[in-house]
Amino acid sequence: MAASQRAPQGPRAVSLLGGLGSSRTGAQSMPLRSEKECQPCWSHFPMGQKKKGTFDRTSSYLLQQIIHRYQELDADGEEDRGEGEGEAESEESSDSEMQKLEEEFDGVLREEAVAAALHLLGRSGSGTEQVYLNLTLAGCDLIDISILRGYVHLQKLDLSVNKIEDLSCVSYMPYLLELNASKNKLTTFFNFKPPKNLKKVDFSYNQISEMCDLSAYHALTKLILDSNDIEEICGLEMCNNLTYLSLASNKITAINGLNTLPIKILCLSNNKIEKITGLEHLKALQNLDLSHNQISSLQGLENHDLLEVINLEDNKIAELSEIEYIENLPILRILNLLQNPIQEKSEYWLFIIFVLLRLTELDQKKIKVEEKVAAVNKYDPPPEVVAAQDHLTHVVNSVMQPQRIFDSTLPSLDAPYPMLVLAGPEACGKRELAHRLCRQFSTYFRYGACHTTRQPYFGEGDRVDYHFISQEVFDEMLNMGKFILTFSYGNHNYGLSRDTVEGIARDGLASCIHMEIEGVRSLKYSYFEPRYILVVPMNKKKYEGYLRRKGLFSRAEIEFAVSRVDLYIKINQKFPGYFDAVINADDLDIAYQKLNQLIRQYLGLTEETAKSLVPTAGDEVTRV
Ligand SMILES: Nc1ncnc2c1ncn2[C@@H]1O[C@H](COP(=O)(O)OP(=O)(O)OP(=O)(O)O)[C@@H](O)[C@H]1O
Repeated sequence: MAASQRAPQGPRAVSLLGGLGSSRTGAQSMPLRSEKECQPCWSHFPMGQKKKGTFDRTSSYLLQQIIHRYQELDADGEEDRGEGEGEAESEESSDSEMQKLEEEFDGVLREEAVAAALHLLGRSGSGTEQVYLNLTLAGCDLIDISILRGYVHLQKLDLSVNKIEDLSCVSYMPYLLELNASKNKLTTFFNFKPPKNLKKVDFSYNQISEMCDLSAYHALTKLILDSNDIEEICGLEMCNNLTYLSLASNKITAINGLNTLPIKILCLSNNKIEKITGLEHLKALQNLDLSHNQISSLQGLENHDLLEVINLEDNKIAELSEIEYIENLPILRILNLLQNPIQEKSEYWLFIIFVLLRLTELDQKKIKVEEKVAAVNKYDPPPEVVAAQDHLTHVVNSVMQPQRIFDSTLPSLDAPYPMLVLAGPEACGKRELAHRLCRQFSTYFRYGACHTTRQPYFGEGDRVDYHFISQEVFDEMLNMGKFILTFSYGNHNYGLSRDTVEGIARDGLASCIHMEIEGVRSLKYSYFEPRYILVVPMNKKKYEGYLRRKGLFSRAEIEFAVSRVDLYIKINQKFPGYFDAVINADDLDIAYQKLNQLIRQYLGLTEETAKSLVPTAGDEVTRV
């Protein structure tokens, strides 16, 4: 080991400090100073008169040389100069000294400079000595650093911004943990014997064109190779501790060679990558920068459960459907798609926010809560939003029509337009219950057939189950303010028309209608005051089986219908009284008994009277 890396022993070091500049004796015998003492001796330098430009562009190494030289000059000149005359002269002489040194400097690192740049005292690797652990020689115009072979105890070495081509001296630093050799003239890759615990290496801004086998560098955790000429990622297979890899601004065309490395941060910006491949096994990936490439698809990003940040700025992603590949990333928070054609899509902003609801930042802008609410209301509005919008539409449309007075025959003033609404998920049996009820209590109820744009199923009758109409007719009715409420389900429109309810009321009857929760919500905004009965299958498996056996619905439709069972149950639990009664629809006969009983209660009828209401063939409908 070079003597100069050893820590100074007590007062000796301090006493030798004054002689630093003049000591040109052998580097090995160069005494070391404490960390504080390693700072250049500014007190000897005429700081008030320094020329800013001159000093800022001067490398620290040269500066140190000048300081030392100045100290020499200062010492020599003190005797000769009188007071007051020295300052102008000293400025001139220091400038010319500096210029001279700049011209003279041969790029060879010498021991005095090393001594001045060593810092951080600590225990040597073997633990037996007190040594300097860190050496910073950034921006010193160095070419030849072979002298560093003697500094075996170094743990942190900063050689950035020099002109170094050869790093073989690192072979003699078995304890080195961090090496910064960025902004040099390296063309070779790791041309030294691997220090056992080398963890962080920065070789950015060099002229390296090839990566080679790094299997001896097991301890490597961070490798920065930005701004080189690398075309292929390779040689990292055995770097089992590598968590940070940056290869920005190279010539990489494909991502490979990363296998199952534990990389958390990967930067490959400014390359020539067209496809996201080779990331499948990077299960620890958290932050991915692929900006400024030529990527047109997000395929390859799925299944990265820890991915939090994706930067894809300035690529070629064009389609909104690409977002599907990242929609299931559970903790994705930050996404940058600036300068991609996808940004030009009219729905871009809200759509991305909706699909990736967990995002907190998109295109370098924080996402506001209001934007998330707007996105959900647009793409998956909750029933209350659907209902509110629906109600507003119909009120506006109806107000815009010539007003007329409804001449319905009302059963009583307290119950205008008496209505019974059976609510529940699709094909839960509510329609059948409604028909049965209207048949038995035909003197009280009539089935209120809604309008729909869907085609009739086998056995369904026009006006019996629905008024089957075209989309054009539906739209016209809507614009004419004919509907009390409308609802869109499975790409079809449904609507309850004012004339339907009015017509039934005019005959002195109550309408019995079935609908989904959105319809209920919309109706609740209106002046109608129906009784609402929730008809819901409690046994989801049985319900699902029933839907499947019906053979009318796709898998997705069945899943959707079944998923709404929970929605109904939740609303019923959360808002007691929202429905006037709840009927289990698992068994339709039992469900009907319950309904029958409820209706009798509502109408104040005994069981006997209710039975006698069941029409026999040829019976006329009894009016109330
Ligand atoms: N005007 C409306 N407002 C809200 N929902 C409606 C309206 N008309 C029909 N629906 C509901 O839309 C859903 C789809 O209707 P569809 O005719 O396909 O089902 P269905 O077989 O009649 O269902 P069910 O037998 O349970 O009544 C059903 O749950 C139905 O009750």
